[in-house]
Amino acid sequence: MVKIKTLEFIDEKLYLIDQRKLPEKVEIFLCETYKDVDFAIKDMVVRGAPAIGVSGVYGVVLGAKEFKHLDKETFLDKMEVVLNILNKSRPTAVNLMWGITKMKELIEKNKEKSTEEIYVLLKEEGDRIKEEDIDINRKMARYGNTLVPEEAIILTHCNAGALATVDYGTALGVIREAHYSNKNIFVYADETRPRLQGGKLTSWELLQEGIPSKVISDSAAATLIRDKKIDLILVGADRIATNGDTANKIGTFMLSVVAKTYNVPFYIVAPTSTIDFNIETGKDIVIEERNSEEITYIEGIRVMPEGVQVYNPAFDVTPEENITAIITEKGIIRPPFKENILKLK
Ligand SMILES: CSC[C@@H](O)[C@@H](O)C(=O)COP(=O)(O)O
Repeated sequence: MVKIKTLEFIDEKLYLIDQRKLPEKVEIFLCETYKDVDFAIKDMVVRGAPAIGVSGVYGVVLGAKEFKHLDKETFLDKMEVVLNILNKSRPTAVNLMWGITKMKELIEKNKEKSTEEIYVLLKEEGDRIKEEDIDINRKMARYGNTLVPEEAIILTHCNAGALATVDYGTALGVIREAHYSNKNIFVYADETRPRLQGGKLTSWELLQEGIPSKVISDSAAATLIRDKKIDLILVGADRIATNGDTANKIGTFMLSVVAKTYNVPFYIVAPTSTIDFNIETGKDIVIEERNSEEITYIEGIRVMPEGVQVYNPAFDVTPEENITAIITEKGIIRPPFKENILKLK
């Protein structure tokens, strides 16, 4: 079963698998301060919406550890800074803001208590959110598996696996569940340019567990879909608007267009913490733009001419009309999305 520990909080330290080094090396990145966590999220030591959310939460715990010896007023001021910094470490995955808001509310509710007591409460909340994430992934996997035929070829994009969560995964959680319930499945994993989360991370997870799979270049997906070689598509999400528009890794939108053209079911797998109830449509989702080196370099080697101009959005928005259903821990949400998503609030 799943052997990958994406993150662990032990002895007041956050241990992350360094996803920048995979699959060549399995190294641990140690976070002893909230600034380490801010760096780890920004630099994608840890990535994937739910994993970022839980790491951010533990970042707040580390902030409280650092400042709990201060007087209450200074502690609360410092925590405000910690919350703001972590909240901004990456902009698109709303799970981060969801987690930080939970910690902020907890501090607010308990601000009359001692700094030590607040620290303990934050730590307990962090542990609870971490455990809950595993439980949520298992629930989504079970719901999602009801949509997977006994024999199926599945296409996935980016990494929505154990590495993108605390354990098991969202889209890859459904794939695991189907595999372990003895369904005869085969997975195509888009390599996912420019950072290759599919080629490096999804393939690594699938190989470790012996789930039959092949990596394809992103541009091969359309041909497979047209040629009826794909039965369903499962992807994760970084932010879902209340009308169902969904931000996910760049390239997801393109897949959804092809899937719609050829009537292939296109499923989003995401916890309800990925729904942003404050926004109505995908137009309000902030899309992270990352540095040009992610495109112009491959493994430290420049592959494009010096001085080339680059546009590098890390996510795109799939319009709700291209989505067949959204699989959450509370059940499978189908159109009309707006009506059905609001019921989850
Ligand atoms: C469960 S993960 C869903 C998404 O977070 C995932 O598909 C994705 O887009 C991750 O992007 P990343 O930039 O690697 O953090």
